[in-house]
Amino acid sequence: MAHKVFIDGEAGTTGLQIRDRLVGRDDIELIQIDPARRKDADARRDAFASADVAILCLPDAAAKEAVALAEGLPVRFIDASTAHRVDPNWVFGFAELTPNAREAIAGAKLVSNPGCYSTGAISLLAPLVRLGLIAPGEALSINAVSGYTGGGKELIGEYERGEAPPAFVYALGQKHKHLPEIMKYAGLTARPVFAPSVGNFAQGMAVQIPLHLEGRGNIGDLRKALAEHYAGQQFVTVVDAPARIVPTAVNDTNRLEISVHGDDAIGCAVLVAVLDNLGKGASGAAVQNLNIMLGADEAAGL
Ligand SMILES: NC(=O)C1=CN([C@@H]2O[C@H](COP(=O)(O)OP(=O)(O)OC[C@H]3O[C@@H](n4cnc5c(N)ncnc54)[C@H](OP(=O)(O)O)[C@@H]3O)[C@@H](O)[C@H]2O)C=CC1
Ligand SMILES: CC(=O)N[C@@H](CCC(=O)OP(=O)(O)O)C(=O)O
Repeated sequence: MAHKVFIDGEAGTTGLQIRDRLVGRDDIELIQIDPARRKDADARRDAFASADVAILCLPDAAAKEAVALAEGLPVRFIDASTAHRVDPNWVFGFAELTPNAREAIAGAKLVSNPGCYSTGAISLLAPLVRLGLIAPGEALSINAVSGYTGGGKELIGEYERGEAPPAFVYALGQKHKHLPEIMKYAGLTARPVFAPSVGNFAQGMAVQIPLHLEGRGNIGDLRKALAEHYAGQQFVTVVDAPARIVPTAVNDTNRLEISVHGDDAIGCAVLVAVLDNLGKGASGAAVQNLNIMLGADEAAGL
């Protein structure tokens, strides 16, 4: 029998992309509500009551409200918003992060989907912190560039109407919503300095972490540590360092590509992760988590 899945926020940027990845699958039946009632609490509660899994593609407040509406129902949740990512009652849905992550996701009722920048930053930091190549209290910085779909419907509208600048740097006040989850799942005790930016392209993302090599070996050691951590993973791979980092390089896939750059003699390195903010950074990861929760082929629809 097909699993019943309800995408709450189906008409939004993330919701639409999840829907595209699920339509046509014969193991999944999508539950839909009348678009005119998409914010109606009764209609949404009925949908939660019929669903095996609900995927929340909503602003944080609406995601919290959705969980409250479904109180007492057996429905399982995948939340694409930031609302529950550091909540200890929720399993962080990053399958490649630890050896037992898949088992935890498979058995969970509540799964939070990592943020897009967080996916890139955590993928680079967590294995190296665990191996002691980066100290938890180290002063780190994270630089990133995202396509404008990361800003949801509002920012997309600005770009599509030609009202937005070719690129901008933002959130330099150091309160970006991804910092708590980056710290928690990378295992950091010191808050990194984060400088994200947006460019005039729809999808794609590059996350960069500059490091001094002193005390942690050479570029090859860092690359080897990351390659060993992600050995055998289908969606997260360590690749040879390209001369140019192209944020759109893995668009429309669920892949995340890691590369390690720098120079041993100079003593400086840059760790880089490239992903599609709407792929492994959102909708692709949500579908991967759904597949794991349902016991389906992890790559189905991806
Ligand atoms: N875009 C991205 O790259 C990523 C986004 N996310 C997260 O996913 C979530 C959705 O983001 P995104 O798709 O970009 O946002 P969008 O603004 O594109 O879409 C949000 C959708 O939710 C609907 N909605 C808003 N409030 C309610 C409500 N109370 N009940 C039901 N539906 C509601 C909106 O409807 P309406 O338009 O009518 O208001 C809209 O269709 C956010 O939490 C975001 O942080 C996560 C990772 C990456
Ligand atoms: C370009 C842009 O605005 N990006 C968003 C992050 C993308 C997103 O929606 O983040 P979540 O994964 O946490 O939902 C931001 O910086 O707030």
